[in-house]
Amino acid sequence: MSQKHPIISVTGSSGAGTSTVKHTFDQIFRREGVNAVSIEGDAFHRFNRDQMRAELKARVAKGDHTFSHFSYDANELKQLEAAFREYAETGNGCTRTYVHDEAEAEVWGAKPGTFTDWRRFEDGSDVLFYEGLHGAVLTDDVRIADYADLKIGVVPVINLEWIQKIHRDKASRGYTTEAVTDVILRRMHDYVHCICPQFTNTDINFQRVPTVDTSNPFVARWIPTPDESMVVIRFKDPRGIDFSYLVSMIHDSFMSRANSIVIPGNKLDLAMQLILTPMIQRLVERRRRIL
Ligand SMILES: Nc1ncnc2c1ncn2[C@@H]1O[C@H](COP(=O)(O)OP(=O)(O)OP(=O)(O)O)[C@@H](O)[C@H]1O
Ligand SMILES: O=C(CO)[C@H](O)[C@H](O)COP(=O)(O)O
Repeated sequence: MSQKHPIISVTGSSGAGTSTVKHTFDQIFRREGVNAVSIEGDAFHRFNRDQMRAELKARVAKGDHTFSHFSYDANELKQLEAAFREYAETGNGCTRTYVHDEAEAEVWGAKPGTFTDWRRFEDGSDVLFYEGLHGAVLTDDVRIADYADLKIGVVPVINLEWIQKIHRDKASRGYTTEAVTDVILRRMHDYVHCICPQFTNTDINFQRVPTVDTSNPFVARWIPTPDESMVVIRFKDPRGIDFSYLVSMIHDSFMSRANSIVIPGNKLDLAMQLILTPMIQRLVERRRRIL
């Protein structure tokens, strides 16, 4: 936690929609005049694509069938923790980019499946924004969640998450349904052990729930649209949340528990703006007062 250099962390599994949620944050940052520096969880993978394949082969040969990008030890989590800590203390730190495909390769000048060099953040930012798989990890060794001032979980129900991943990986990363299905299966152990526990450490979770049949996600022809879904928004600490304001502003929303509201899927952007803008304003105002 840092009053001077706050950190916002958006955590979700692969395909959950964290990159999509980043667009909403970018809109809020632009509108509120907040200078945010962004980092991606993929930058902290331990291995590039070829090394990861070799590591997987070696682990399988030794009888370990659970190793995946979700595993703590497939990522430089100490380095991610250090980046959060350095930012909290100094307002700067280091990141790099994992290049997924040809389009990103053009932008970054590195081959798909490799990393760029490490680089320093730009000076003078108001907040650090993280988006990725491990932004709310808390273990005996790694205390990433402790450094983040606002932690958001993006976590569609699992069939929907798989549909989103399969469609995105096929459409923009060139994988087949079978290849993505293998990845989903291999990652399941650490989905349970490394990803799910983080959603008890987050301040707010956004859980998209489809209202159409997704019972066989592997043959779904398209991703359920915002109109074909609801979103459950759960606050870890509901004190200070003005639920009656939210329910009156978001048409057709309702409270399902004392700390949760349910909104139509097509109101997600509005709900995020209403909920997150004052929280971001508070972080930035506190920082500016101190400076
Ligand atoms: N609220 C939503 N409504 C409809 N489609 C969505 C929504 N959120 C995400 N998607 C779709 O799901 C797919 C995956 O989303 P996105 O790329 O944001 O995931 P991600 O969590 O960033 O994945 P990764 O970490 O693997 O990059 C995309 O095709 C995106 O358009
Ligand atoms: O989205 C991911 C994790 O969030 C990717 O699976 C990961 O970045 C590695 O991708 P690839 O195996 O395609 O190089």
